[in-house]
Amino acid sequence: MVSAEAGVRCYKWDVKYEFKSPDCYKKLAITINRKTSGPTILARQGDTVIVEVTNGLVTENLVIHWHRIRQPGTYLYHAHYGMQREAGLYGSIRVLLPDGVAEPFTYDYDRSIILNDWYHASTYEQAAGLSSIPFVWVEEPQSLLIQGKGKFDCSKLATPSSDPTACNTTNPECSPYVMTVVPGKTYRLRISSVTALSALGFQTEGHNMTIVEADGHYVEPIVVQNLFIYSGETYSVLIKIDQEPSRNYWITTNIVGRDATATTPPGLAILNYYPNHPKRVPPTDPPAGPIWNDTAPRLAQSVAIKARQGYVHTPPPKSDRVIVLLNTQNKIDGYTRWSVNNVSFTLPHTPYLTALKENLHHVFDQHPPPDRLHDFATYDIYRVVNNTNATSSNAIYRLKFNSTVDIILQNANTMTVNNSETHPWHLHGHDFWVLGYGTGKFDAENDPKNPPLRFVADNPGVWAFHCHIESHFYMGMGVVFEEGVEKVGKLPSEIMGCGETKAFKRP
Ligand SMILES: O=C1O[C@H]([C@@H](O)CO)C(O)=C1O
Repeated sequence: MVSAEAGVRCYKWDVKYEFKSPDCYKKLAITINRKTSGPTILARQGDTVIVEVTNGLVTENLVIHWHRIRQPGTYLYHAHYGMQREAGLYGSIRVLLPDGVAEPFTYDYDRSIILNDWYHASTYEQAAGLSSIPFVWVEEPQSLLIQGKGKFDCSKLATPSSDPTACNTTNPECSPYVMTVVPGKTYRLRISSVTALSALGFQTEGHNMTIVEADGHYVEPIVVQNLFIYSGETYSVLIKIDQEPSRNYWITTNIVGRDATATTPPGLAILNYYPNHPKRVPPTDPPAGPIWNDTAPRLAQSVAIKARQGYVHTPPPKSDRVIVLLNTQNKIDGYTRWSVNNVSFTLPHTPYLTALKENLHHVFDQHPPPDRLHDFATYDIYRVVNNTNATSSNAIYRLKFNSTVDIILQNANTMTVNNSETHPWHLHGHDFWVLGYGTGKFDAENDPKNPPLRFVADNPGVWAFHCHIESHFYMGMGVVFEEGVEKVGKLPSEIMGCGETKAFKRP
């Protein structure tokens, strides 16, 4: 529901828990206006978007994060409180260009598809397992959702229910998503992923896809048969509806990076060639998708994506500070945690922004985490190292306002022998340049001029940088940056509700 008034778009959202069966299995999900995924926010560059949210979750707070929103393009919004995103609170944001400004490519129709993985256990059970001794891992998801729809095979239920609505494969709520297309036309598909855990491959059977946008930036067009997409990413691809028109085709998604072959069937949707019946099942088997442990094509896609000529924002030639972040899995007091530079992130009770503005120095750890581990140069990333000196902390990195910061992200072996994992890192509040990728150990001594990530600390505030895997952030895989907090205007009294900020709430 977008109001007619130019420049201001108003949405009213009622958020609550409801029983939903997006993959045929009934469970509590968080809905916006009775739906998961929620409504698409549609706006033009420069518009003001007002979302009036009514929190009907009864016993829970609610935080909505406007994921990477900076300029025209394709973005996401999702819950960012505990593990709420996983319960279904997410949707697309589509920012259109101002009138009279053209995109560097053309298409006839514009569609959004959100990909997700779906668990039958509640986020509470999962969070409790992750923070228990013994540790209970969330394991692989029960299904994959394309635009909020998946299909779980009810005969696989460990404990069958006598309730016929508990898992019902004929429930229309879990009939596959159908995208109807007109032969001869070109479609822009805005594909985003909000998965809790999974890295995905995405395919439109028999149709090449031309990647033209990544995370709100135009990229040099590249043609792929499969799009790799990690949690928190958005892409636009163009597809031409140019195949044999008397049938429908599969749209598929499958898990890569983790072995889910025995646990999670591919997500399926239907590319419906008009005027074939939308429910007509394609006559072919769905494409198998990439092999889960073949990492070379994943790295190749990342390396192939380049800013589009004419839209390149040149990075500052050098940085003021280099932060080398080593990501490890450890035990802290018997709990399984993830740590960055031996610090496992925890949130303080008092929000950082108010704590910093009101000079409440005692509400979080004032000793910043290290810019680099003193033994980084000799750290063996291929070994299971127990990191017995890792600690939990809510300390943050303070950045000089307007300074240029380089980040090296170094992955390492987990606590399992010969195992490392895929981590989609997400930076709040900034665009950044990816200046390098690589496998193996970063040689900080000999290659300091070639950092993987560069950004300018020019957005006053407090910003998280974290793994977008819901359980990994919960287990401590993140850091927080502060810059220019003194430039943030007076905070509204309405946001003073948590921890020690209550004292600042004006009547
Ligand atoms: O955080 C994680 O924990 C498990 C495993 O490492 C320990 O059970 C896993 O696969 C993760 O990604």
